[in-house]
Amino acid sequence: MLEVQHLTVSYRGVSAVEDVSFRLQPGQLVGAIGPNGAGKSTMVKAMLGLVPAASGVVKYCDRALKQQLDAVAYVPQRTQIDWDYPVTVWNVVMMARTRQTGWWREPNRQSKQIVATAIDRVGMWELRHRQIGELSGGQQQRVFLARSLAQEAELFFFDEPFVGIDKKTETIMFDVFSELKSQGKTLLVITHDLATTLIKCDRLLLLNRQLIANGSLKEVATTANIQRAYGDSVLLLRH
Ligand SMILES: Nc1ncnc2c1ncn2[C@@H]1O[C@H](COP(=O)(O)OP(=O)(O)OP(=O)(O)O)[C@@H](O)[C@H]1O
Repeated sequence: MLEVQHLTVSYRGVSAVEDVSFRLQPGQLVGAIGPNGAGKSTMVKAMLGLVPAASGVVKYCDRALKQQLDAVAYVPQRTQIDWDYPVTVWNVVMMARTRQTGWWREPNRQSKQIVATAIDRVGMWELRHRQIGELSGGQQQRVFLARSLAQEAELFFFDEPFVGIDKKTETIMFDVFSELKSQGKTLLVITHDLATTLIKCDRLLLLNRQLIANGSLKEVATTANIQRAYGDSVLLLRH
């Protein structure tokens, strides 16, 4: 189980994440939702130690998550990736095996097999020698999905994976999420694509700096919670 306790993160004295606590159970897909700037990305980065937390504890199986980052596959927002970097699909996915192989050694047969399976699973086998900059948004997202699979992690964090993707990618992505769930993996997906994601998530975290609600869709999507997170403007849309 992953446990976040009282996580607070500030940028130059202004808090982006305030006293957030929750638990993630294995075998569940959890959606982190909330308006732009709500602190969703910051929360995940702080959980991984990529930005410093002002306070709080993040534990996986009762040990600090930062001490066991090999257990986490993290796919950042597409805008944070340098798509001009000259690297092929195959090599991006192979990066997931660095821990097993080392930077300098030729990957072993097992790693090659795992990478091939992951690339094939996301429907990118034919394009495995392509440069990542030459792919569509959906294909790029699938490459990073494959990389997360090749890492053979226990926890999967995806930041806005549905932005700029096609229907085929969306289907593959949710199929893969289901498989990972049935293998007992823990999945946290940041999204503002409410329509598709809401129904497919087992639980939701509704954030706006603070954690406003945590539970099933029915528990989270109350008028009071939505108003607290998004303000009055979103209620107008409902009418
Ligand atoms: N590196 C940074 N330095 C200073 N402020 C930052 C930094 N990163 C994020 N912020 C600010 O922290 C707040 C939370 O941003 P964050 O990106 O975590 O929110 P988000 O919910 O992921 O939003 P979005 O969906 O727009 O990415 C915002 O006000 C943002 O401007």
